[in-house]
Amino acid sequence: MSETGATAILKEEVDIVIPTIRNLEFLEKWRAFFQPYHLIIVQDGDPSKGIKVPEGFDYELYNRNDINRILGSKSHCISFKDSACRCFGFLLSKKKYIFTIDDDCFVSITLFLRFRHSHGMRVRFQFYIVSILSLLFQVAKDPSGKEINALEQHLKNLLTPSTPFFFNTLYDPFREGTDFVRGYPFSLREGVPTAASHGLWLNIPDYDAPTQLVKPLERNTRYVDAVMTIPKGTLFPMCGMNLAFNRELIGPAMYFGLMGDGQPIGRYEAMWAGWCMKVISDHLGFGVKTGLPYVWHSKESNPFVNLKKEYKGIYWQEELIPFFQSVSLPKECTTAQKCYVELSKQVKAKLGKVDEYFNKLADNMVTWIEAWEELNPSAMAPKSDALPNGSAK
Ligand SMILES: O=c1ccn([C@@H]2O[C@H](COP(=O)(O)OP(=O)(O)O[C@H]3O[C@@H](CO)[C@H](O)[C@H]3O)[C@@H](O)[C@H]2O)c(=O)[nH]1
Ligand SMILES: [Mn+2]
Repeated sequence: MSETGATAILKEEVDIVIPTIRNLEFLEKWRAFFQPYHLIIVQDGDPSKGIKVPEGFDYELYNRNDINRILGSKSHCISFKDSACRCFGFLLSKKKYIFTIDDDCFVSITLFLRFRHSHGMRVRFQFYIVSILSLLFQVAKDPSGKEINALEQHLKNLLTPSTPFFFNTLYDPFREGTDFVRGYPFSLREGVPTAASHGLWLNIPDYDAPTQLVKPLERNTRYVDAVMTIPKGTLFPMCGMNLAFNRELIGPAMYFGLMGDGQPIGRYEAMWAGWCMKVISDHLGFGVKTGLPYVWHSKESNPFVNLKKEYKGIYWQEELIPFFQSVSLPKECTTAQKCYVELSKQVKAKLGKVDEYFNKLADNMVTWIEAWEELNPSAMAPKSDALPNGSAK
């Protein structure tokens, strides 16, 4: 039980991974929820720069020198000068669950957003109240008086099954106060293991640079009280700023690729990982959820800088999406590692002609798995009771 009485569920089975180029005062706003948990901080950029971590947290801090020392000749697979470096923390962790969050994300404020719905106050005026409060306090209580705990919501999402094969129109049937609707096949109501929980953001939405440029003042004030499973066979643009996953089921697929310094692309790290993770989850019979929890995303990054990082991704993705939609993995691929190595072969065969970058990326996907197996020797056996599609029971 933390100081505020918040329960720290599964605290021995969770690592919180934070990529950073800043001091970590933001942790003060999360102290009530994060203090019982172990943090893995991945410091990007200049390793000689000191990073201040508030007192009282249990953490490991790794900079680029540590990455080079620990991974040796494999360290080239970890990006430099891009939030993609966070996946080094996924590699090092020995825990079952990972929650990764950016250092400009705070506890979301839903009290006034729900108030707005019930009292019809003018949206814009409401949002200014919420913005001022969020800047002042950053911690909110929902109408039931409980503080909003994003990590707890992610763990609830991961601990309850997903329903990728048939859409439930009341959304997540495993949440309190809801269920499967009439007509939902009983043969599918057991659901499947949940591999990932994708949270969302109030205030600054995760828009690409062109959208940021044409809508510079747009803020997300819409708090949708829903968690839903992304249907099997459907891809989605994963964002890494408020994300949790089951490391034993899908960790090896959570490689955030080659981004940032020395690379032709940036800010596509989580999307790349999300596409790989989703096709592998579909193949292994796992589910992926999106929706609650929200975090309050506070920093607007520079759209012109972002455009320079993103522009190749904006046209490459028109070829990447059809590739991922056509991916088929053989039934011998019974673990995330095996799926990922097979996927790297298909990336090289089919995307190498889009740009030489994808040949390099495919090679680094293999290096990532080699590093994963070197640092996680016990991770070789299949972790799921899910059988690949078409396998005999
Ligand atoms: O070179 C870098 C830059 C940043 N970081 C750390 O990564 C996260 C995100 O950084 P920031 O909030 O400044 O960037 P955004 O444009 O808001 O978000 C982008 O990052 C990804 C989401 O995680 C996605 O590409 C965009 O949404 C912070 O913790 C920075 O400290 C870094 O490690 N290295
Ligand atoms: Mn940010």
